[in-house]
Amino acid sequence: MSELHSSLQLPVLDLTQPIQSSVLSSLSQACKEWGFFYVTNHGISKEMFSRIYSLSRDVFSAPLDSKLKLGPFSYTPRHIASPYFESLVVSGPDFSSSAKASADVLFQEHEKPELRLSVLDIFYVFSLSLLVNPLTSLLFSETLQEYGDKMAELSKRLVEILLMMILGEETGKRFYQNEFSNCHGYLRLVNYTPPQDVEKQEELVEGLGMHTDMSCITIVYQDSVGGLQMRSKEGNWIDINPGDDLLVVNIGDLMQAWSNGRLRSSEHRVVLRKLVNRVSLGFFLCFEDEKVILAPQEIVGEGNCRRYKAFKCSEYLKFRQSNEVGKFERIGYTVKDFAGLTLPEHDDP
Ligand SMILES: O=C(O)CCC(=O)C(=O)O
Ligand SMILES: [Fe+2]
Repeated sequence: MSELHSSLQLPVLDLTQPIQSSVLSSLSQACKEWGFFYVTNHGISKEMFSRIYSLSRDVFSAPLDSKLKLGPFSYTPRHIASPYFESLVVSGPDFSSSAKASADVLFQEHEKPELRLSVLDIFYVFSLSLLVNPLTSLLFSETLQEYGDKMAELSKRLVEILLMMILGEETGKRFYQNEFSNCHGYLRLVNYTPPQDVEKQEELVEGLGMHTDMSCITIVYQDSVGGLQMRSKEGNWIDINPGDDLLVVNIGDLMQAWSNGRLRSSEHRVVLRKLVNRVSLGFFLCFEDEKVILAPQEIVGEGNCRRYKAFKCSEYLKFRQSNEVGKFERIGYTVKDFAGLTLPEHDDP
């Protein structure tokens, strides 16, 4: 595997512009080749991102004890995915109650009055905690609901565009209705803390190792620090740079299988090059658990080979999760290993 680093001009899908055929063709090329593109004018304000940024600081600065109380499905502590990665999952479609359940634990626990305080201090801290904590909790749950709703809407629009791109408008819409309308999404807020020792800082530090996403599509907001990289078919690491008002969209394993490999779910990772914390917020759009994923004949096309056998979505998630190493998604545990069919040699993409 080559470690060559380079940058790449990925297409930027502007949602305020009409989707012309030239746009669709560069999008189609990018999805086939890279599995990544950008979206702009997506309707999410800068103010919303800075609110999330500051709330995420509050969330992750809660004491470890409180964070661990959330349980492994919500909170992933450092040293699981990597020594520098911790994350909080907020599940949809009721993002606000999922966020509130976590925030109530995180924000209440660490501002309790200490025993050595005077009665007046206790009264002051207590009234402050009644006032401040529920407010932080409320702001967190409302912000994440608003963001989650926007992401759900945006992901729906993007899937419609992708289906239109590979199937044409009418067939694309029909498949969206029949196959994607029960999709659901969840959010993952990630805090990367770079290593403090100088020796480590001189090496290439992976904040999150190489993996593919188990989603249909993923929409990522990354702050200005950068460090997200995707792996090309040739094995080169390519920077996916942050940009003003840009969200990153990448194709996940479920969509790769459903599209018979026409949309690529590529390996990616996060490297930490700077001595500052990095925050990202991913939205993962997934099929419902019971969904049987099988590329429609319209996508496979006459005379072409089917690349994946039919599989139940939950079975694939179980396959990935039951594998300790594969959990945080090291390579060798992707949908190709799970459901890929052996193809004639010349037919491999
Ligand atoms: O932090 C990022 O920019 C991307 C994280 C990611 O790839 C993931 O959570 O699946
Ligand atoms: Fe990812």
